[in-house]
Amino acid sequence: MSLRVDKAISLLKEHDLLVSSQISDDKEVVTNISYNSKEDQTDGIFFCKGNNFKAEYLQQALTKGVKVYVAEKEYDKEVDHIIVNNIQKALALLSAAYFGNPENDLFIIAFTGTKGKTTTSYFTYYMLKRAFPDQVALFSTVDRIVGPKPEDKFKSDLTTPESLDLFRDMHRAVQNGAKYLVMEVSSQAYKKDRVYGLTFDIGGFLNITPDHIGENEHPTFADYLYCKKQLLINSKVNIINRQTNEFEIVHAAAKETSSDYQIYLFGRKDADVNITSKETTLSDSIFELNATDKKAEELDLNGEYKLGLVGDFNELNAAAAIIAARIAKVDHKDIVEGLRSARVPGRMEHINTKNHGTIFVDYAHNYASMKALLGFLREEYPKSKIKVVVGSPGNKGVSRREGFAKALTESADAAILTTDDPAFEDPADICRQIDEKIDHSKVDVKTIIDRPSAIREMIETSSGDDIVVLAAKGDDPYQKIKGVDVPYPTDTVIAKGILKDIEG
Ligand SMILES: CC(=O)N[C@H]1[C@@H](OP(=O)(O)OP(=O)(O)OC[C@H]2O[C@@H](n3ccc(=O)[nH]c3=O)[C@H](O)[C@@H]2O)O[C@H](CO)[C@@H](O)[C@@H]1O[C@H](C)C(=O)N[C@@H](C)C(=O)N[C@H](CCC(=O)O)C(=O)O
Ligand SMILES: Nc1ncnc2c1ncn2[C@@H]1O[C@H](COP(=O)(O)OP(=O)(O)OP(=O)(O)O)[C@@H](O)[C@H]1O
Repeated sequence: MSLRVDKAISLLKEHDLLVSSQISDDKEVVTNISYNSKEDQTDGIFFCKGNNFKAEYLQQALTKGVKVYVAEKEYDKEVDHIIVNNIQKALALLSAAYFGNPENDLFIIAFTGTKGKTTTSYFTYYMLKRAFPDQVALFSTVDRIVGPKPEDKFKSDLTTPESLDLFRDMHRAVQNGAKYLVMEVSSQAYKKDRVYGLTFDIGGFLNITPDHIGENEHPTFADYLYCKKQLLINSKVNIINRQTNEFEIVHAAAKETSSDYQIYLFGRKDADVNITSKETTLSDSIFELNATDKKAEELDLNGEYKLGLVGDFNELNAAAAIIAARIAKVDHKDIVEGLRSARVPGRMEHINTKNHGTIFVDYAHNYASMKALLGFLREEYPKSKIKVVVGSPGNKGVSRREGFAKALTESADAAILTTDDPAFEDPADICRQIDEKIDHSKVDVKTIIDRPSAIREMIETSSGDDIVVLAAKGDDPYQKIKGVDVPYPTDTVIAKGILKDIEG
């Protein structure tokens, strides 16, 4: 991979990003790209970016072979450099060019939403993978999959990667034969210009509720909504939940760049594609889709579908994925089979037991998702006792504590409060803060700080029709404690180990 420096400069100029440049050789070519001084920089272009960037990082990078640096201010006069007015946009633009604009070789389907991005992306991935084996990449919060071999699958650090990493991984996917990419786009991706310059073939908007508002994320809900709706402005075809909050604003954003014919609304009613629940068991849901107008009828998706995951919200996620897959020309039978076999790590995974009820492991980790999850279980299984093991993280999302208390009071029979990524706080304090807000006349509450012991206690004391929910951690393999990622076997592994002990 390479990039001519004069080409980089003219690209920046075209996008009104260039402030000035000082380059000793016009024909200079860079064969390396980086924003991290710890990496090799031989003959490279280095980006001085980030809230915590320090001049010494550039000096370290220079000792490792940087030829040109890009920054918003001059750090070193002696070295070739390009000064820009927006380093994040410059990073995205030049990374795309450096990696040969891999986005042009991919049909890209992107989803945003406060909840359901990962789930919907996995559903879509499973369907596309059946139709186009070895040609589908997935960039999700959980895994990034850039090819068919085991070494092409790795854990993600961010929901949407930094632009350089995004284009590098797109390039890897294309090299490995990918023609389709399914990805999650977070509001932060737009806030930080990680997807600057990208036009998506399909953009899906699932929902929006207040979340991710705080010092390091969005200053206000308005800013959160503004960033989220950018996905639709930057997508050719749009898929929108008719019942999302802020529907009018979201719909108007889609209309800015797409005709009505390129906008598909899905929902429980008043949509182009209406969803009707048919039947739910403890392990799957059956629902029906019905096109209500000519545009939707052309997708030819009417009929019944079976999903191997419960939760009425998952029917919505599935509907969005089905519409996307049909637009991408996936056959009906691949959609049906893909959906039936789809599994999403840590999202509504269920474990059947012989004598200790049914266990769900789910990533619900704020009021809206916990309410959706427990509300659904309460309605579907009115005779069951709903028993929840949950904790809330330290040093972030403090409002979740009150949110969990509210959701538990509204929809749970029993709860054990425990540890979940306490960071620099005392997990006992966090549990106390959740506990204080629970209405104890409605919920039996206990606190057991050690998470595996909390899970054991809940499983051992459950039986018959009880439903045990291990919430908020999903398949997270760490507990973040005092700045260290302490390995944690995952809730699913712990629950299965306990069952082996007590049920054989
Ligand atoms: C606030 C924010 O968006 N921060 C992101 C941003 O950080 P930044 O650009 O400010 O960089 P920084 O961490 O301050 O570091 C400064 C720079 O110095 C460089 N450096 C640092 C040390 C060194 O020795 N040498 C060196 O060169 C670093 O490589 C970096 O370029 O860019 C970094 C990647 O380059 C991200 O890791 C980081 O995400 C933070 C940690 C994060 O977790 N953000 C969350 C809020 C987020 O983005 N979440 C959304 C999901 C939200 C949802 O669920 O909807 C996501 O998309 O994941
Ligand atoms: N459409 C939805 N509406 C409400 N809750 C949902 C929806 N889809 C999933 N959930 C709940 O939210 C949890 C997280 O789902 P998922 O990981 O798919 O969302 P996400 O948008 O990727 O979340 P995050 O941004 O927190 O990573 C699930 O475990 C489930 O409890």
